[in-house]
Amino acid sequence: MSLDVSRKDAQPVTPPSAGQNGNGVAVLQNMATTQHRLRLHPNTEHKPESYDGLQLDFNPLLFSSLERYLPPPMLSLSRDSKLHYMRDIILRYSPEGERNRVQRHREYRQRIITHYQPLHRELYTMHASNFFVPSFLKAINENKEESFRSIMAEPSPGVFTFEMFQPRFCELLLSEVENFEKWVHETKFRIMRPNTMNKFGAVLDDFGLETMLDKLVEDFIRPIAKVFFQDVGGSTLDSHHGFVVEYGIDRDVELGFHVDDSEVTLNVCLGKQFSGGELFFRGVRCDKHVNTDTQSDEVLDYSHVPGRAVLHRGRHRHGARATTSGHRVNLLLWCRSSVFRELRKYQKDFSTWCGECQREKKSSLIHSVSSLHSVEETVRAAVEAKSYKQLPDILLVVEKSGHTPNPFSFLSTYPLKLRTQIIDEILHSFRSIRPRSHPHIAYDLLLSYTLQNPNPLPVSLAILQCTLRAGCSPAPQIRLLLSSAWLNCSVSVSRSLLEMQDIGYCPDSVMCNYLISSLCAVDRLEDAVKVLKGMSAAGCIPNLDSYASLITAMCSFRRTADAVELMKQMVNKARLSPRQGMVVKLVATLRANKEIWKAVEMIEFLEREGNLVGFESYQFVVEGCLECREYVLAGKVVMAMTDKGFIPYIKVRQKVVEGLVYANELKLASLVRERFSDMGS
Ligand SMILES: O=C(O)CCC(=O)C(=O)O
Ligand SMILES: [Fe+2]
Repeated sequence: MSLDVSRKDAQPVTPPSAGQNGNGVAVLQNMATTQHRLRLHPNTEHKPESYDGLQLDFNPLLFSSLERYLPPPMLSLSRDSKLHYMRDIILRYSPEGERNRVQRHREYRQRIITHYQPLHRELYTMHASNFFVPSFLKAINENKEESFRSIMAEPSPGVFTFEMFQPRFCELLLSEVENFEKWVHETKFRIMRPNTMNKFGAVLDDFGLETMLDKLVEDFIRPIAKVFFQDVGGSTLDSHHGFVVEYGIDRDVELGFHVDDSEVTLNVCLGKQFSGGELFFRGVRCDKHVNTDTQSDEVLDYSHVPGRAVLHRGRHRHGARATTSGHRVNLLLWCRSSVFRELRKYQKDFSTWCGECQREKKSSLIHSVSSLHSVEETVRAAVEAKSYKQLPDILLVVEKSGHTPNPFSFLSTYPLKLRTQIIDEILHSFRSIRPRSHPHIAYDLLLSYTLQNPNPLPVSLAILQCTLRAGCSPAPQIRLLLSSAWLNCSVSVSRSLLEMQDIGYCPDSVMCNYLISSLCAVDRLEDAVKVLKGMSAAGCIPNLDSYASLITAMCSFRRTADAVELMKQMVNKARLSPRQGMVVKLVATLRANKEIWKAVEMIEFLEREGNLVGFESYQFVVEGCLECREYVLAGKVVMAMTDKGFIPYIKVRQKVVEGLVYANELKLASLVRERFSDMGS
């Protein structure tokens, strides 16, 4: 299949494409006059002005981005002075043809905006609560990867779909576009279509929606792209091309296989009724590999749903099948990053995002590992060259070949301090790898290497923490290795945890909980309790999971007094409410130990402290009372239970009443019976 890689649009806003002049940052440097040198690196602390709403030749975001490179003395000047200075720089470095094109396009846009009367003015400024569905807004407000993932599907790596626009917004935008087209038809205005492959559709930026779409990119798309598309400039998106496409029998019918002129593309179906029109995706490719074959795991077909967005890399090859009936309109936002475009000119290896570069790299690694070197030598070479990000791929070979000695063993030839520093650098470099779990073999091997060597702490704890944060579960043997390393360590818990801080890591409760559960797994409950108690001193507050593993382990050993004590501490001191499962487990263990009075006390305590106790725990306790022939106690628990609206199972009800009669507790028996009949049983 051949691609139209030359697909370009009439993007009116030119990024500071230094074009022939080289890298953006380097160019900025050259542009500087002797008195006013632009900075080599942006001042990330500086909060740039907003250039929105001004009549500019270039995208306002471009000015905001460039402002961070201004020489420090200029930052305090007025917005106009800065604007003037930056505009000069940009104009000086955009080629003549480009300048004319920008000027002509500006005039074209101005003609439209002067004569076209918008129908729905509320669309022209961002009004998030009217535009977006609440789930999308909530995820954006939380601005965390987990929140984004909770509203998204990722049917193939790098293609995200999620509910985005309210039906009302889609209707309004459709009607605005229709109104614009009506005006175009009536006035016979010759408009530019969104790009070379469409005969229909309209550029939204050209009739006044640019400012609103700028906001959409800045406040809604960039935060998501920062998380999922960092590798293609997702965090530096600074311009866009926003348009609608229209498909149907009497419109454009289908769209050939192509890549977009964007770093990140947002594609949202606005309606209306249609069949067909599916998007097909076939893997992400750099320029060099754009026509290479598709691998089977890269095939994705997606059917549009009105209001639902698809977000993908512009370089993710795709097309749209024929819309076979009805009328389909989609909003497209091609988001671009001038920084990424400049940097790309100097790169040859795009293996962070190009599927084919990745395959080439992997196979050459596997080849070199299997033909020339041992895995250990290759790992060593990568570490010595500080090419840490290669390690996960190299180590895939270990997984395939199974039993090799730990390839990190060579680290033992370095002094401890250097070894720790190298491991720290490796862990840092893994943070930006996606998916985050990709280095799981490297994490496991590093862990088992450090845990089996002298001075395993605190570096093993740091590795463990990174492993867990990347969402990886360490190999089963790690629990054992960790427990024995921990038990061999002579310093106190809080000292060991604080030592992590000495090497730059703040211990977190997930890591401590893993340690607690590992110690429980080898029956070292006392040591696990020490960890629980020492956590706070290292600034790491025990949570429900910390207590849950210990209480569960204590129950398994029938150490009920300790378990009860811990539960009380958890509620009183840590102010945590136990999960129902924990309460049930403890109550069931007390019942099995025939300590039914303690079980009743536990329930009373929990309720007194404002914690909910569920039906199952009550039921267990009543059954336990009956087993111990504690009929009066059973009667009292039943009364408390029914107060909460819980009715015991029928057999238990009968037995409680019979037991009370048998014990000659006739008053309580009739109270209980009455209560049951009041409750309609
Ligand atoms: O029609 C579609 O949904 C795809 C449109 C598209 O890929 C584009 O315009 O770049
Ligand atoms: Fe496209």
